[in-house]
Amino acid sequence: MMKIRCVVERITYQNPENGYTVLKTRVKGYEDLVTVVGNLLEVNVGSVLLMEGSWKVDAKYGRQFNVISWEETLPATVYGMEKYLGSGLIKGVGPKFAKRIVQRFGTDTFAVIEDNIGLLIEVPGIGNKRIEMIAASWERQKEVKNIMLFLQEHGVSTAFAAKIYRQYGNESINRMKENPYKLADDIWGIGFKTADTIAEKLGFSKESFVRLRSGIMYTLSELADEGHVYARKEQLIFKASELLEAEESFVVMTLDQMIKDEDLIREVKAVPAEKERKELPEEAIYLPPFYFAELGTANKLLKLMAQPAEDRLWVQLMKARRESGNENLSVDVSRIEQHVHMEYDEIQANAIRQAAFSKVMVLTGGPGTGKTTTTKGIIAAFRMYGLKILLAAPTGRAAKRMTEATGLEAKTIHRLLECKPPEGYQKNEENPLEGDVLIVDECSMIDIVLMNALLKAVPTNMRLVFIGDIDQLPSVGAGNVLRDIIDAGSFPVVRLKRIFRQAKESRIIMNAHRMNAGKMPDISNGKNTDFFFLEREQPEDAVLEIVSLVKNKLPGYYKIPSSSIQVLTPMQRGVAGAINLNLVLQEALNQERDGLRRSGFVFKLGDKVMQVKNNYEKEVFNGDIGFVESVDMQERMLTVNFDNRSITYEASELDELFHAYATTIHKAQGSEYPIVVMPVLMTHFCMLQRNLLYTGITRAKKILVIVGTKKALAYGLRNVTVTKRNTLLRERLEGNSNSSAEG
Ligand SMILES: Nc1ncnc2c1ncn2[C@@H]1O[C@H](COP(=O)(O)OP(=O)(O)OP(=O)(O)O)[C@@H](O)[C@H]1O
Repeated sequence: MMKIRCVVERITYQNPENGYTVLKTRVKGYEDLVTVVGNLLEVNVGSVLLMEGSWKVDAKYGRQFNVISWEETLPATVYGMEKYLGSGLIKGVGPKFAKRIVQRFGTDTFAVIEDNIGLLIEVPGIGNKRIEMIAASWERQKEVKNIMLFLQEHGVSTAFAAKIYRQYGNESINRMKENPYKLADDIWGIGFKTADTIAEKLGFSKESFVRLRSGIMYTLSELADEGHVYARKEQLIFKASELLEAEESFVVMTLDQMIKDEDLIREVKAVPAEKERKELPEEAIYLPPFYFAELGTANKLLKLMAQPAEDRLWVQLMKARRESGNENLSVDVSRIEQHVHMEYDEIQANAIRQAAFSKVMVLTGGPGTGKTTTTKGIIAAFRMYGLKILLAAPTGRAAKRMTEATGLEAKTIHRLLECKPPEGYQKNEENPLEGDVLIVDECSMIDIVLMNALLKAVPTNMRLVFIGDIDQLPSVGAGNVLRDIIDAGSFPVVRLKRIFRQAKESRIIMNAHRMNAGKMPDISNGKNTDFFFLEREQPEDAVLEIVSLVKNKLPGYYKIPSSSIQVLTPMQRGVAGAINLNLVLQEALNQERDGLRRSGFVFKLGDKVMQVKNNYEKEVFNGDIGFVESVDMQERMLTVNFDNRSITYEASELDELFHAYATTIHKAQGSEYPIVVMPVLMTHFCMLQRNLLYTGITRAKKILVIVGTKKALAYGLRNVTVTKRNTLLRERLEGNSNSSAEG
């Protein structure tokens, strides 16, 4: 083992899945650039590294330094200083000014910036404004470097240093020392395990309360990420003990204390009388936000049902019913049919009549069953009576589609509720929405927290129409809200089933219904079809085929750019997973050589990217897709164009972006694309499920190409073991949830 110090000149290769990195570096005493290989995900061009490792001769690439461990240090040589200053880390200094500064001050450069920054005025072209910029950025970098050192000392990846600094500022290190577990609560991307590594090094005991508490919190939020609104007590104790490697009795004691402290809420689920003797009551443990979201949703929906609307349509219908003695009297659908030039079938007409006298109702059905057509009729009925209608959907794309289909403006739920960080939603109980009816599309995507926020803003006299397809994947966030509302049986539900002639001509729609019923799709490839199946058994062959489809075949045949073709895959990892497909497709489709790096990914001009986290400050949300429209290597920033809005990202924020040449089917929920290419292979087996495949193929509007094997398709279609999500919403809506809540 030996130690060498180097300056990073170029990052030649990085594998984001395992961190393997190849660098070209300059090392004192070596004339040529030295190749360095190892796990070096978080380094930047210009970084000065002190590395420990050994030399090795690779048959193909020659002499290389194999890194075992490394740390980043401030450069000590003039050359290193120039590289560091010019790397873009220090705002206001690019390579040109870096050179001039170093030429003027030599090895004293850093000392000057540190103690006597005013002297920089002696450098040609540098004015007071630039000096201020450099000073602020230097301070920040210094602190970020300190945080990096602290993290390195504690054996933790330095990738989050900038984020920690943004959250805690100059207090960062003190905060981490005080209670490292706070990091997991406060900083997106840092989990219990990272915090635990730091805590262990700092000497926190395995049985300390903060550790046990954090582990329990983490277990609950993991369960929430899997879709559960609460944890069953035994499930929580078991999982948390496993994670914490602690005895169950410690976990139980901590849990009890947390419930006493109102850190968590416990509710005892009632056991129906006939089972009373056989079953112990189930204890549900909630993180408070989920508890209040579930309770709030249930109470508000029941309250809305109990309160009549006050609009003209309601008043006139009630009057007509009283006078005629006909309890079923509703709007005249034939008048609406004339208005919208459409003949509704019996179920659709019923849906319109039902909507006219419902306070809360659900309209559900598969693709092509007429949800949109019927919604237009419902809207026409409401408009005939002068009702003010609000339209909303959970994602930007779904809202856009709703606007196009109805001719009325539909907003995303976030915009409807006027989400303004950091205060949150401006529309709420005190400042409710104004209007007579709220119609919400793609409701299967709404989780319990969003539903509660939405309902808070709904005044009690407002009508609600929920539209959605319950066979799609459930919401990414916790809950099974639409299904629970339907299953509760407390609200009118209209289920559309018939597929109309136009829709019948689409093999995508017909196959979606077959697959939803568990049958194999019709995959005989022929002319004039929109559903193609290309048999490829090996993942490597499937990937080659996908690249050729996206790059040449489909654009050539359908005369559309590659950028409007979307690859959807069942999972992130593996050869035919999103990570690898993105690397391969980026290489095939984007000729740019350089870009900004983050965790092994390179973001280049022209790249198709997806925001993967709601960011209220930037007003970009999970699932939004855009294109990189500029990259500033000096300032280490880039801008992404999302539907004609330019959003800027600093390098440290790039973990909010994924490449989106390929995305997972989960991430594509609520979006539709003209052409979808979808690998379905046995290597995806752990993700293959009927509702996943169904959701994937229904994202395609014009053309769908599946690349894979019949065996994998059949396997997925048989798999209906949708893991049950823990929620008590249905019970609460049925009105028989026991409510002995504590906490
Ligand atoms: N009553 C009807 N008579 C004739 N055609 C109909 C009728 N209802 C719907 N259709 C036709 O069926 C097709 C599918 O309808 P629509 O787009 O409303 O379904 P959808 O459930 O909204 O579908 P998706 O979920 O795929 O968007 C459309 O071409 C529509 O014109």
